[in-house]
Amino acid sequence: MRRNSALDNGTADPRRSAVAEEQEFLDVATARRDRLADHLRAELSAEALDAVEQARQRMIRQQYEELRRASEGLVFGRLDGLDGTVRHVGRVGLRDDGEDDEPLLVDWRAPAARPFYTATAVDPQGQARRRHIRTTGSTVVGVDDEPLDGTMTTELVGEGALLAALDQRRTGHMSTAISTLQREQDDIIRAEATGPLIVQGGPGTGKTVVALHRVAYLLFTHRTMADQAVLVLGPSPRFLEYIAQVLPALGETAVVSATCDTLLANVRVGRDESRFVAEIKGRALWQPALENYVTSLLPRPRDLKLRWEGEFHVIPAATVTQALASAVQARPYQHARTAFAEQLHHLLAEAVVEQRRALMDEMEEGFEDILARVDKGMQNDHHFGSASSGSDVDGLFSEDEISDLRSRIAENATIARFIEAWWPTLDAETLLREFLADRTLLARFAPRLSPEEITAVSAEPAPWASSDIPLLDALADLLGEGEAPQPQGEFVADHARRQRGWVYGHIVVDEAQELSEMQWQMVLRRCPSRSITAVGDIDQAEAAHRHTTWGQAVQAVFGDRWTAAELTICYRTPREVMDLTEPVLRNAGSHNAPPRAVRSAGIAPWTLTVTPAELADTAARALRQLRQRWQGGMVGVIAPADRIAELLPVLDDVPVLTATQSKGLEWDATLLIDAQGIAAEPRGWNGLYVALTRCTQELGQLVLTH
Ligand SMILES: Nc1ncnc2c1ncn2[C@@H]1O[C@H](COP(=O)(O)OP(=O)(O)OP(=O)(O)O)[C@@H](O)[C@H]1O
Repeated sequence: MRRNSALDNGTADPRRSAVAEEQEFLDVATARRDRLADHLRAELSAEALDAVEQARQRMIRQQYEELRRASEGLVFGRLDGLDGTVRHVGRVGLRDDGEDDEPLLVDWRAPAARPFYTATAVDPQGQARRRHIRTTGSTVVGVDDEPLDGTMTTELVGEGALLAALDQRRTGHMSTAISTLQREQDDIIRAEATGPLIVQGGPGTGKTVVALHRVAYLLFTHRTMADQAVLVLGPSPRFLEYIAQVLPALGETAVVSATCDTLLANVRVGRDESRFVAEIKGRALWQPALENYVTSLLPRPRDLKLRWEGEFHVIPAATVTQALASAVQARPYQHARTAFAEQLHHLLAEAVVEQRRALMDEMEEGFEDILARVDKGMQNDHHFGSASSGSDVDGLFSEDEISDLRSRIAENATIARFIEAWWPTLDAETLLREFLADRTLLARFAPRLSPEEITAVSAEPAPWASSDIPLLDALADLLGEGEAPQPQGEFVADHARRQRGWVYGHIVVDEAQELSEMQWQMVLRRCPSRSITAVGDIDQAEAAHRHTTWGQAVQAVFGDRWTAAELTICYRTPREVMDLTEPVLRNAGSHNAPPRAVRSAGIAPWTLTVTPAELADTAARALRQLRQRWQGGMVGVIAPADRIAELLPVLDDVPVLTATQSKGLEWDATLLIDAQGIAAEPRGWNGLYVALTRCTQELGQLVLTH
């Protein structure tokens, strides 16, 4: 923090001098960043000889990467305090060379940066002015000043910078928004992460922006979260690709991104499925059904007769019952099996020792009998002295011998086969296939399913569908599959990605309205602490489940213990287009109003009416024109699922997607084909709401005459 030298300095062109002043500051900050980066790089060249040094090197590499990536927009903001102090805000925090406690540049995630996003004229938080600094590479190209004294009132923070960002051509990849985050977004980004937070927001309100910046904020604020990694769940691989650059650009690497379909490292979805079956398999009832099914597979206690070195040994049913009960205690099937096997090895060793002891006792008795007779004879013929009266055959097995016996039992293949026959190891994929195909099992363990639903589920073909993944996950968890050790030097995110049972420090779910109850279970299983942020729009829900409120969607996993937040302003879609969405939302059965659009593009949405025969040619022509108008940007086409095949060959080089596939994506212009056809699809009005709201500038529609 420094004293203010720029405010009211009386120069002829204050704006130009402000640019020059900020350029000077940017040069200083850039030089400092470069020096720090060089220093860290030099440290990285040293060889790491032990685990401690390797961990330190990983930390340094992370810091180095963060600094290296922070070239674009290194400094983007400035706060001038009422007390005359100046604080610059940037992508990373930087300290001066000296030991000064005040940072040269405040990290955007630090508490000191907060007023940059939230100070208002009503609540200036000690600030006199907020300045947005616009840069291109290492050059300052402009500043936007916002006095916080009430002379300028706008609901937006840094309106000029925000509108400039929103007006930019789309690149097909989401970018960071740290310099223009808005108040309601910042509140959510910095909210406590101690329980589930569910953020409802209409299209374009910045839910994805908030979710990703929240990850960066949490990892910065809670450093230990990086040890467990953060999971980001998105609706499709295309969406994950769209957001892929945001977190690395924010310096975060301890993040795993996936869809619900790709969460299990070794399982792939191999087919589409009907909505009817998808809805059934998404219901919460499968969790208890699978739990009860796995419990039914536990072995029943009985006398266990085992053979060891030619002798039979019986472990009585009562002992087996006890061993079973202590092995099973809240453990998954496979772990209980391992615990029981260990106990059985122990019990068998005891039985062997016991039997030997009994045998030796018998032999000893017999031996003493013989000795007594021999003694008697000797007394008669006086050949031996009386010192050798009796023998003590004690200490039959030493501790070491018993332990060796146990090891031999544990390694013995016949014993292992015996246990396997009585308590088989199970594989989740095989077991689920058998379970789902067996009507009797389904009726017994999922009694709430109707006969018609059971028939539909049991008739599904073999490859896994999307709705099978959460069932497989639940089953694998109940069985307790083996854990993969973390190889030395492997990054935590890579390890977490491979390991089914990994527990994350935080989970972010985007397009959360699409998750079925069983998919929510999958999320909870990976984050029992419930440090979860879910963002979504219940009005955009298209999945097969029947939820129309967040309460219904998460009741089965969180009950009533979750916090709600809301985003209300639409940044993406221009006013002209948002005006079309109200009736669509009503037809979707929603009682909500569409979010308020923050800007107008000045381009009226247009429609062309075409016959089905003209469709392909007209679409190709319309697309050409749009692409010409939005050169350097992106155009996307959205059409009903049954029209995609016909359109693909004539529409090159652009995404041609269904409404569902377009979720979360955006372009400068959208060519929307056959809105009625989209509305006629299952949950089609919700789909149309999604489709209409993908453009940042222009919407063109081809309406079909049927
Ligand atoms: N504060 C901001 N500064 C700059 N751009 C922003 C800001 N908030 C949102 N945006 C931009 O608005 C667009 C929409 O944001 P985002 O995709 O996060 O919205 P969303 O609520 O997830 O939308 P949808 O639900 O329709 O997919 C994006 O281009 C995003 O970069």
